[in-house]
Amino acid sequence: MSASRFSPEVEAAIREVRAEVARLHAELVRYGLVVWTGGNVSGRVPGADLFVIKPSGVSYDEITPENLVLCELDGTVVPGTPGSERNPSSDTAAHAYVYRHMPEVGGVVHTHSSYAVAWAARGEEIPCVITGMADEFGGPVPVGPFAIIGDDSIGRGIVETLRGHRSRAVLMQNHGPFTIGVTAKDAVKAAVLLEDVARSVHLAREAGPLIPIPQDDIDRLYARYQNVYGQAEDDRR
Ligand SMILES: O=C(CO)[C@@H](O)[C@@H](O)COP(=O)(O)O
Repeated sequence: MSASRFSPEVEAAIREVRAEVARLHAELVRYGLVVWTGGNVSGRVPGADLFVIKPSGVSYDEITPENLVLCELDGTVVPGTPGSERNPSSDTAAHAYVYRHMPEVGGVVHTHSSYAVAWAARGEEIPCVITGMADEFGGPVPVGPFAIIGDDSIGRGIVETLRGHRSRAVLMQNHGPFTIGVTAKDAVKAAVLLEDVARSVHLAREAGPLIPIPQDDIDRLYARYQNVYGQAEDDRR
């Protein structure tokens, strides 16, 4: 058996992230956020300059911890590791850019969820008109620049939009949502709740004028939700 290139602690962390990221891909299907092979999830490996990401074009029901792809933070595949024989997600460069420039981010998600994509197709941010948005996103969900896949453009657009912004979701213009989180599970939660608010606000606006929430109230709702809601052991505490 070849000697591992990683310490036992890093190897254990890689195994845990592989299992979690594989499980989370099924959540995108469960919540109706993707069709066919669209979308992807990645997770940073704690204590290492590594992340695990979906193999490109692989059906969600075929994703396993072993066929996920282990990458360096520059996006290169770690050779000789499980899944390294496959191409990583076509969004690997974007995920890698986020991990390099936002050290607090532990997970990145990309979906093509319909209502969020509809806002992205208009290049229109989702206004903060429901308390659920104030809770989860701390205000509007912003739009990122139009960027073609293939280099750091998408990743740079995500970072430049979200750095210093409360929202963990960005609507990349003409493309769709990317979300970030302190863990991959946190990023998937943001993707699920993003599609929920994108749909609710879309439906509300179709029926009549939207009523904005005063900024002071948004601030109070966000502070409560981030610091009081849920349990002390939740990811975002
Ligand atoms: O939207 C894009 C690329 O940005 C899709 O191709 C993407 O959702 C799925 O690509 P992968 O299967 O992850 O390579």
